[in-house]
Amino acid sequence: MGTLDEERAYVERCRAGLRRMLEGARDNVIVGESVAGDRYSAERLGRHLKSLAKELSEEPEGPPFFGRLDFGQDSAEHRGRAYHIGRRHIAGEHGGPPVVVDWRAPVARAFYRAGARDPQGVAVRRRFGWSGTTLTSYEDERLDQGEEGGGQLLAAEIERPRVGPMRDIVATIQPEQDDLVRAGLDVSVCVQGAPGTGKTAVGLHRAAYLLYAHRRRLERGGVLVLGPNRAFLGYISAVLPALGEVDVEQTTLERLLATVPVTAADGEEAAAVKHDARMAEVLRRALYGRVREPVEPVAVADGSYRWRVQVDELRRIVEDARRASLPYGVGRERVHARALAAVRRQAEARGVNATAAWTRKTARALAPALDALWPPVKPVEVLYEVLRGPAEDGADPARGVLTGAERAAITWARPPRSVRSARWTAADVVLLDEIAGLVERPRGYGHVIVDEAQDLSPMECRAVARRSEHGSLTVLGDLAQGTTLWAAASWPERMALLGKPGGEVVALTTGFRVPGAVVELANGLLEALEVDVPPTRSYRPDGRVRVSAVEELGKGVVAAVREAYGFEGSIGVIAADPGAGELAAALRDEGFDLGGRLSVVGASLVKGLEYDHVVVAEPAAIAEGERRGLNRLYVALTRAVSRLDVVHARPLPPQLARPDATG
Ligand SMILES: Nc1ncnc2c1ncn2[C@@H]1O[C@H](COP(=O)(O)OP(=O)(O)OP(=O)(O)O)[C@@H](O)[C@H]1O
Repeated sequence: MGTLDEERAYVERCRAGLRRMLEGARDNVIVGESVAGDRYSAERLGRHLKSLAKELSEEPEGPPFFGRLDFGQDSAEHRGRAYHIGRRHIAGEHGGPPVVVDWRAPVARAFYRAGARDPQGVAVRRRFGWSGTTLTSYEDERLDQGEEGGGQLLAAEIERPRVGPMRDIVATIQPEQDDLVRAGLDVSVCVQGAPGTGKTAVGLHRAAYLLYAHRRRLERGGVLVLGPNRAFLGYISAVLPALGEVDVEQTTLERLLATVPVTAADGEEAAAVKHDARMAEVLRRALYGRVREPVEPVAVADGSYRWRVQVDELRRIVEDARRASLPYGVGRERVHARALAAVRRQAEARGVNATAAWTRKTARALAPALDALWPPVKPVEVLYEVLRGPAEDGADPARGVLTGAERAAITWARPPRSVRSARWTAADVVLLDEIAGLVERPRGYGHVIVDEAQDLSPMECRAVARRSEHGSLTVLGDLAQGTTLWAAASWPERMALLGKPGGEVVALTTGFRVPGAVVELANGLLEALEVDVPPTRSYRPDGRVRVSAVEELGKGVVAAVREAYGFEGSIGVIAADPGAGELAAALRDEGFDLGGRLSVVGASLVKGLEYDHVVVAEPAAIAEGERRGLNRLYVALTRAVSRLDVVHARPLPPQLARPDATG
């Protein structure tokens, strides 16, 4: 058990260890490039070493460890040993034991899971307090003596004022969160969590954990993190690099699927139909509707010979390829291959030497006739035909799948003249991905993490499912925060659409962001949202809510912001999208600097974000702004870490108005 001075000396040993590792990695990059046997492995080795060097040099000068475990005499495996636990492994001197153990290593698990009732061999758990890069304090829990308690350091971490982007939570992951973080790679799980229960944090730490525990298996497939928008990605993007993981793809579904620019918008009705799962059947029919039934033989001239594939055989070939449920493109290749094989059999029977050159020439000669039967396609061509409406002869892939009104809703009022002049909407991009996925399987990932998943449409779920078909999924969301027209009403249904029917649904119920007083206000609204979610308990008894009726909204907001500056941390003014600009101007006129501590954001962009002090401006306007405006308002209210000001010039939405909450 070290004293504070001894622990500080240990910090120096860690820093020296890190420096050694960095130098070693740099040397190895140079050596690695010259020692690998062939170019391919040289490249791979070089890439690996470079990313190690990059990772190490990006290592912030931050605390090298945050905790320590001292095992007692009754631990079978670690008897009498002590381990410092940090964000990354730090090698020991001269090949000795590591000076810091990675938080993801099996031995570190006890740091998160041991308790007085089940000490797991741990005698003492120590948590360290840091001020910048200086070690300032520690707190011990003597688990062997039945001592256990969150302590000051844990509370301080959870209540600290927020500035800048999201930070990792490795030092304070809670047991129910740890369960999810360390679930096996083959486990697909859905996390239903109220605002601020740490869903996003859990998802990101799970990504880091999986990359550590299953690096080999994930090396090829990789890990994909999908977030709702760019602002959110900007907010979370530093977490994984801080944990030493620089190779995770973090993007939005929109960007992942983008194959054409979005230059048009759908009305609500059209969007609702296009995002409905039945569109998958419409598109499948449209695509396979291109395949023709053979009605005549295919013949090729070959010198003095003329080879034929007879109609019956062609029918069989096409039918088999259809039935094999292969991607359309592979089916097409199979038709070509089997027709060619049939010709080759005839030719060889006549003594023709089927050389490579002969094969190429014959395949070319067969292609036009076979392409007429099973045509090559581009997804845009298929969608173009669907959106143009039923064909002249009345054929329509939507018949029997969509109602007449639904069919009409997605049909272009004025069809573009050609595929090239078509203008596509956001929903069309998802449909194009569906078609592309029917033609050819897209790249799959070893693990996909989807945040704010309650907002995904059925068709979007299918796009995610295609990318995690052979991998696993972590689905994060909150049914109460669904704001899209097609937001999820139940998780099992969404898990099925995501390709993981039967995936476990786990609830997180302790809130680490939103203080009790704010939870109480938001819960009033929750009842009106009529969603089936378990109640939450806030970890934070602190916090303040104030509801102010004002004459003039702008002035009220300026006053609230002025007061908020008296406290530490970030300030977010949240208003209905159309009103945000005006409020920003009003604040600027008063000399406030937007972009530093203060942000003014439209309600549609705050999902997943948080501010110490939140000013919700005119809740009625947010609630009226869209079909699921009350859900949007619920999201806005639950962004507050410490203080919430609700400022209104108009009456509050009745679901929010409480007799004791007007002031
Ligand atoms: N174990 C923890 N220790 C410290 N802080 C935590 C812990 N779990 C979560 N937090 C903090 O609580 C806040 C909310 O976490 P996060 O954004 O992951 O929640 P969420 O469930 O995704 O919320 P929302 O549904 O509102 O998007 C963050 O500041 C996060 O760092």
